[in-house]
Amino acid sequence: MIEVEHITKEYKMAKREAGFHNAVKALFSRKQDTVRALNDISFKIDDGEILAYIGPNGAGKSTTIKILCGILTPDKGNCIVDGYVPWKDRKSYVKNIGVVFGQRSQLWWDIPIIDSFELIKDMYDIDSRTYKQNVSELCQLLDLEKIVKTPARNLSLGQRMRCEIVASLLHNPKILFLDEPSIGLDAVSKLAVRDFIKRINAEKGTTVILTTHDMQDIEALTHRVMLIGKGQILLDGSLEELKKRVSDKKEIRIKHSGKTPTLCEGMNYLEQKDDKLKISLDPKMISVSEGIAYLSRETELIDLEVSDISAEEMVARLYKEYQI
Ligand SMILES: Nc1ncnc2c1ncn2[C@@H]1O[C@H](COP(=O)(O)OP(=O)(O)OP(=O)(O)O)[C@@H](O)[C@H]1O
Repeated sequence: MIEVEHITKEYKMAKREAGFHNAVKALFSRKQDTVRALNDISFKIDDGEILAYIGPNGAGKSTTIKILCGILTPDKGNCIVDGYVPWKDRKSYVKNIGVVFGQRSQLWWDIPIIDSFELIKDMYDIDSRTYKQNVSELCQLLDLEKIVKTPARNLSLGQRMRCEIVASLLHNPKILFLDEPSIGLDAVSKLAVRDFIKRINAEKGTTVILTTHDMQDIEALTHRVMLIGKGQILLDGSLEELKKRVSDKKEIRIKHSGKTPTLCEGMNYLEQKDDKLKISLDPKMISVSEGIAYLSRETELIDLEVSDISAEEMVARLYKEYQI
């Protein structure tokens, strides 16, 4: 269980104007700029949840993750993760967590990946049996067998990310923090990583907290989405709840070979391109089945697809609504 209560975090930076002269001046000045990265945030995460923590650039996602990992100490507020205060009991606490920062590496640059894994084994005091089992299982699942003897510096970003994920799980952590895990992954690797996250969550009950700008990650993985903007939690709920909040309208895409239909009440055109039409349907005015029956009377339908609004559109509208 993760409990965060009223956390506030500010960064202080020496105030300076652009230019060399001002940079030297700033060395002798005490003036500081303050950035409030987190402003009184509170939430709870239960064991076994997969949570997507989303928000625009600079919203405060990484700062939250760093506090939850014990890397940063907040200015105010409390945080208890599995009975630990992360920044106080860091040494024992890190045995419970695995962390992947898309932008930073936990692997040693110049040595083969497998040697980095061995070092992590020693650092976390992982017994040999668990280590062997995890290395073989995780490497197979993430297709690392051919690259484990290569040094990290010679790997592509996507290959390295897959190694980072394995490295973060060797000690069987209860909680996995993934900060932008999709950065640099190709389509096949993205799918492999998503499947893998779902699998460790289902099989081992690992709690997963994920920050991402990739909406497909959210659609594929998460039970719960938390939106942060300007250092404050703005929304917290299931993807469906959030989509409904933005719009409970359905989207109907059709391909037709007849005349372009005149729409009835409850339906509107979103896009019309030759024989392909995108229609919005308001279920409060007309049911989806009535809408489809109406369209099939009006024209010759070749193809039809009904969907909710996409996660991408939902997020874009939420960012606009909250002006973040
Ligand atoms: N070390 C730092 N020193 C000063 N300001 C910082 C520092 N780290 C973050 N900030 C500021 O704190 C705010 C929150 O940053 P944070 O990295 O938590 O955002 P984020 O939501 O993770 O953004 P992104 O999606 O771009 O990674 C931003 O305004 C950022 O400029």
